[in-house]
Amino acid sequence: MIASERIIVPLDVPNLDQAIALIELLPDVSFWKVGLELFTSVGPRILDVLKSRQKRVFLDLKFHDIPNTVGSACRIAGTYGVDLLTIHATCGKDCLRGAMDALFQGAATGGTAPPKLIAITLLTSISARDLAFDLKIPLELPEFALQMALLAENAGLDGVVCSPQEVAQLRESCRPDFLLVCPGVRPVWANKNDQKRALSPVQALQYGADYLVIGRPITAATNPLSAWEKICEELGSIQNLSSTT
Ligand SMILES: O=c1ccn([C@@H]2O[C@H](COP(=O)(O)O)[C@@H](O)[C@H]2O)c(=O)[nH]1
Repeated sequence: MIASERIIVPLDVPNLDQAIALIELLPDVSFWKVGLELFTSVGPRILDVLKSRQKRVFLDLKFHDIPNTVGSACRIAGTYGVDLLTIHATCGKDCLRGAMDALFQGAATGGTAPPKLIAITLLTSISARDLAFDLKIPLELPEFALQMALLAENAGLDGVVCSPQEVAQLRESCRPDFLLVCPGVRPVWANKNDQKRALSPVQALQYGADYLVIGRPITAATNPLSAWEKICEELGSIQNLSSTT
């Protein structure tokens, strides 16, 4: 896989017109992420728009609820034919296992392949300080992220979403084909915005990420196309990239 195919760009826009404008502005982006804002606004229609253009789709709905509710939602999401779907690892093992089963049931009903289910370990907007003082989690941040990844792995999930600052540790500790998807990726020339555990795209891939989610450095740039090209060029300099995909 060429480096640019490892970049997932979020369609973090409020409506279908703006989503289509962005897709057309960046024709070489092959993998798009649909998150809470656009899906709440447009619903599954956006998934058809992307699939009709042969794009891969990451449906980032970050499910977090009791097992019955998450399972019911996954049964529907399984029919969509998307490539990736998210759930919070803190839903717990029963919920994670149930979500996998429900996705397979949904996919069978929809006559499609089930998405890969990946768990959020710890949002990349949370700092070590936030974890300790606000969330009162009595573990060091890297240890917490690792435990959430191991929980997801033991529950049979396909991978996790993690910050690039923890990706090397997870690559070492999890099974070789466990997918590691990193948001919180920032070129050195970009604003970090609300991302608190960021590293550069080159660092994230070198430390073992399979995919990078890069939004505002591209989509909020004065010229999104040249920001995309600049990042692809930076990634092109990396030699010998290995990947689970
Ligand atoms: O821990 C997480 C999980 C998901 N995200 C999502 O990724 C993108 C990042 O966008 P940027 O503009 O590059 O900050 C966004 O859609 C988040 O919902 C995340 O950032 N961290």
